[in-house]
Amino acid sequence: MSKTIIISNRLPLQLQIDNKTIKATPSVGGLATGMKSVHRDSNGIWIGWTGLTEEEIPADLRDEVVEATIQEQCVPVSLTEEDIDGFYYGFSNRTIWPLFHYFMEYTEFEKESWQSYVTVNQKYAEVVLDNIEEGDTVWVHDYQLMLLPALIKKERPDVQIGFFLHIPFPSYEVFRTLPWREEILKGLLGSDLIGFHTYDYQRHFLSSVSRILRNEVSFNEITLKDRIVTVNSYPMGIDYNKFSEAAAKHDAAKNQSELQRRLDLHIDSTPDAKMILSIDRLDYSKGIANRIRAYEYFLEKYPEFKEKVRLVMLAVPSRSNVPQYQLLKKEVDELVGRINGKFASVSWTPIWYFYRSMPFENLIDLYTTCEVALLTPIRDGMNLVAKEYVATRTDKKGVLILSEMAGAAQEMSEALIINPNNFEEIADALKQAIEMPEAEQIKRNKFLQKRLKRYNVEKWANDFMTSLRDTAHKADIVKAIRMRADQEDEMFETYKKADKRILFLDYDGTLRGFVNNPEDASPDDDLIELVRTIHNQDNTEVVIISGRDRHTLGTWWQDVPITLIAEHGVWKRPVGGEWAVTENLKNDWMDTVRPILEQFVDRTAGTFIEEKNYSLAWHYRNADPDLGEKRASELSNVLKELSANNELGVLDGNKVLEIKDSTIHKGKAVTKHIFGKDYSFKFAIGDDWTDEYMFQDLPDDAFTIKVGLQKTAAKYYVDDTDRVRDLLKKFAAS
Ligand SMILES: O=P(O)(O)OC[C@H]1O[C@H](O[C@H]2O[C@H](CO)[C@@H](O)[C@H](O)[C@H]2O)[C@H](O)[C@@H](O)[C@@H]1O
Ligand SMILES: O=c1ccn([C@@H]2O[C@H](COP(=O)(O)OP(=O)(O)O)[C@@H](O)[C@H]2O)c(=O)[nH]1
Repeated sequence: MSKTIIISNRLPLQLQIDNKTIKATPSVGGLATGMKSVHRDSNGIWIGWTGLTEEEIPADLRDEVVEATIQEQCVPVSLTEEDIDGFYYGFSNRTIWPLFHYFMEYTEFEKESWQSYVTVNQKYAEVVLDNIEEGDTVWVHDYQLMLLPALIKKERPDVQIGFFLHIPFPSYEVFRTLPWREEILKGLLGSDLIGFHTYDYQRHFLSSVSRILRNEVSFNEITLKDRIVTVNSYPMGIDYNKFSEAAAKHDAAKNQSELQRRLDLHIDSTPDAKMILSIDRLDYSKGIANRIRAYEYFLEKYPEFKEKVRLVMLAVPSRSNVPQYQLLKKEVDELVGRINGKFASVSWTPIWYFYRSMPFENLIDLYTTCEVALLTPIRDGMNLVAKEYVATRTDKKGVLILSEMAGAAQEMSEALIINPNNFEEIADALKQAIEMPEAEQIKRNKFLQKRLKRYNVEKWANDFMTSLRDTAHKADIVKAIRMRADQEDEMFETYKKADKRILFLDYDGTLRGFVNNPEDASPDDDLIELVRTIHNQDNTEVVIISGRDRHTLGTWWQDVPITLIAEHGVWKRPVGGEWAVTENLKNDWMDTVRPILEQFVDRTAGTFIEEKNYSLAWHYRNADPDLGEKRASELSNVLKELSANNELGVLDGNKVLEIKDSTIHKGKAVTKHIFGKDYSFKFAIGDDWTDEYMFQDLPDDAFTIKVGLQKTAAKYYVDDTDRVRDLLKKFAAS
């Protein structure tokens, strides 16, 4: 039976060895807590690190460690101390984490830690490959394993691979500073589906792919040589029922809670003080220090709340080998000390601070006891604590104050949304929260709970997995026309037997790859020889059919007496003959259109106009990709409006917009060319939209081939210009 393989840096359980005994505790952090229920309900395995390095496991306990993980449907990846230093504390948490959370000043670019990241990703790949069986689906998680999808795809192209990033994907301007940006993007593109929490992270990623790798990006699809990668956003949910049911039980036995006991100790002091909750891993991205400062500012701005409120702060130890986390710990300790010293009275301590992780029951205790939750991350992929807090408010009372920088803010607009750098706003939100009428609290939480309940973690995982399966169908649709070896053999058999044969060959993107300056794309000697050889075969006609102007084509092919068709069919040079116009065309419209194109050239760096006898083309291959696409669609609209009353048409080619007589296109040119002649073998090959006309207009028995993986009317496709060369060689040898 096929299974889902979940892979993340950490397993959901972390092992410790105490006195030769193995102990397991649940992992902290949103990824582990969220995916745990998905793993529990699926027939799958989870591959990851146990939390113990190879050096920490005595030889006689090795089997037991493996056994302890297997019992939980997990498979361990064995990592050394050096791996953890370079990969986890190094590249993952001193490079990617700060960079992706926009903390550029904390970001280190160290070659050694990058190398460790590569090595450890390879170690994960080995374990995954050992465990994959036919039909399995792979789901890779998070920033520690961004090279893994490509490593798996290389060995197992048959397997569907999904990747989900739990942290933000930064804007291109930030991402581009990474020396290994290409490797990271190529690693991720080994996936069939890439998921993000929000649309903004998704669009940042797509923009980096198109600018750095210059892959074709259309809406949310990236076209590779032989595959399509789909990118989408799936905001992660929580196991809603688990939290709401635990809260309901907890309410029933409230006096059991640790917090309540602690309150009881202070009972004669300020038992009615409103509790403001703050829970996070001790991480600089969570804005903990700022939160404390903002709380101080609140007490100064609204002194009437002294002794009426209390900040209950749980900071969970995290990544404590990284210097920035150690500094943050010191800063938070000092801030808490200073503020408690500054404001405390005999009967009141303004901040209760816990530096540890808490078991689930105690978390529920905190969630249910605190009237307000104050979560102010500077950047946060999602922030599940915000969702968990709302889910535990069984009576729908309580107010969530949430930073707009958390992914969760995009779905939780009924919370009080604040800018974490604006103390004024935070202080006012605290006042508003404390004074909020119950009816309003209930109204806001009702909406929030309804949404969280519906889009829970199960739905999130199902949506992702359904999309992943759909990507398989998508690939099938395109693969259906990929030219297989047997189809190729059949085509060459037909070719050999045919007594009258014609081949229509597009030039740019088909016979030659694209170059930045179109004038540099002249045919190489091999290509000229191949075309000449085919042309010299008996009963064989080769036609190069291009959008290019006749002078360029004529010069390049002056020594090969084949038929040339230029400007999509305006001009034709028959075998051994001279260029002639195929129809009577007008070009007086050019004086009106040229100034418009010139304006677009002025506004869009890297673009230029190509002038032909009967058409004008605006090239934008060298422009910034996003800007180029935007301007192209703008120009296309302007030109279409202008051409509506004329017989002009706008051709949307590969990074080029061409305006010309709409009655002229390659379809019409090939139809005219073969009219009345009885070819028993017809072949056409081309790469862009303008070639679709010939694929559509040639008779059904023609062999039509598209270069590159795109939607097409052609029967088959081949990957690239190298494959076109292979075909030409076979024609030449037939
Ligand atoms: O494994 P650690 O280094 O101890 O860190 C714990 C986890 O932190 C990060 O969580 C993120 O995922 C959450 C769920 O999607 C999201 O709500 C949060 O905003 C993220 O920061 C990290 O991405 C995980 O890989 C870590 O395991
Ligand atoms: O002592 C604790 C404190 C928090 N959490 C859990 O850690 C997760 C934190 O996830 P979040 O998305 O808020 O942030 P992350 O730590 O993943 O960046 C939540 O599910 C919490 O319930 C936990 O297991 N033990």
